[in-house]
Amino acid sequence: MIRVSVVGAHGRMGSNVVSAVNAAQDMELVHTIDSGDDITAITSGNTDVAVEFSVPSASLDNVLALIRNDVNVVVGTTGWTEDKMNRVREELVNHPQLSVFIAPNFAISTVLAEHFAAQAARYFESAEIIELHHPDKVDAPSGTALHTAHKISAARREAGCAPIPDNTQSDGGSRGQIVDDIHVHAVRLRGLNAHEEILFGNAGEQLVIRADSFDRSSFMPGVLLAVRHAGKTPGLSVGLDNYLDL
Ligand SMILES: NC(=O)C1=CN([C@@H]2O[C@H](COP(=O)(O)OP(=O)(O)OC[C@H]3O[C@@H](n4cnc5c(N)ncnc54)[C@H](O)[C@@H]3O)[C@@H](O)[C@H]2O)C=CC1
Ligand SMILES: O=C(O)C1=N[C@H](C(=O)O)C[C@H](O)C1
Repeated sequence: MIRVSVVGAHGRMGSNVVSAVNAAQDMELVHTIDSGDDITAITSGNTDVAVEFSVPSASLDNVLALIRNDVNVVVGTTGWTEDKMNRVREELVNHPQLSVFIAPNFAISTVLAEHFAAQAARYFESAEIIELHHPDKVDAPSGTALHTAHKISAARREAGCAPIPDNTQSDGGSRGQIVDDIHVHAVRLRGLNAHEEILFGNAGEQLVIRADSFDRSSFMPGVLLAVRHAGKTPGLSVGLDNYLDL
């Protein structure tokens, strides 16, 4: 049995993870921790893997505390910068057997959309991203959109693509945030859950790649897959595509 603890367990994602772990035949739920609880209760003595879905401002400290207690971590929380990931790498130097896995998105539809977008990126002059979420989300743009923008840009750089054409002369904010040269637009609308559209354009043609997570259950197979992989590849890794044979 894989012994699993959940951090952020009372949240929208955390509570779904608690149910998914309880329903998994090969997993045992140990601790459920939320804001104000003592995360150091999660130790290698009681937990093999901690799943962390909290808030961007708390996630790094939670992950560092879990590493110090020799616990593998699967992270779904957003807000990860290169600086924060470097702090994790530094901490892992003293725990070389541990894995920390961060996924900007655990839904297969979105992971595939991003993969296809990276493949398509070099064939188009223009690329923009629209992400659409529920209005209770605290961060914009979404972690997924940031990750997708970097992937598209990396693919375009590698292929030697020309800069994306844009003759905008005045912009009151309506052109979105520029992330690694890609314009990213964020919509917040009651009724939505988590959605992403990646738009590519050439003269006379358009490709739209769209992924829709209508329900948080869509993230659970990816979370459980990551839990089952925890500890097998020591160090920090990012992205569920690591575990899919794409
Ligand atoms: N990677 C993925 O596939 C997905 C990632 N997310 C991300 O997961 C994160 C959580 O999303 P939701 O569950 O919708 O948010 P939420 O607001 O419903 O839940 C967050 C939970 O974390 C708790 N929390 C706050 N500070 C904490 C701390 N210091 N230690 C432990 N728990 C703490 C809160 O009390 C709350 O229960 C967000 O960053 C979101 O963007 C959301 C959906 C899918
Ligand atoms: O807050 C959410 O809901 C989601 N957050 C993640 C993100 O910011 O990319 C993943 C998914 O889009 C849902």
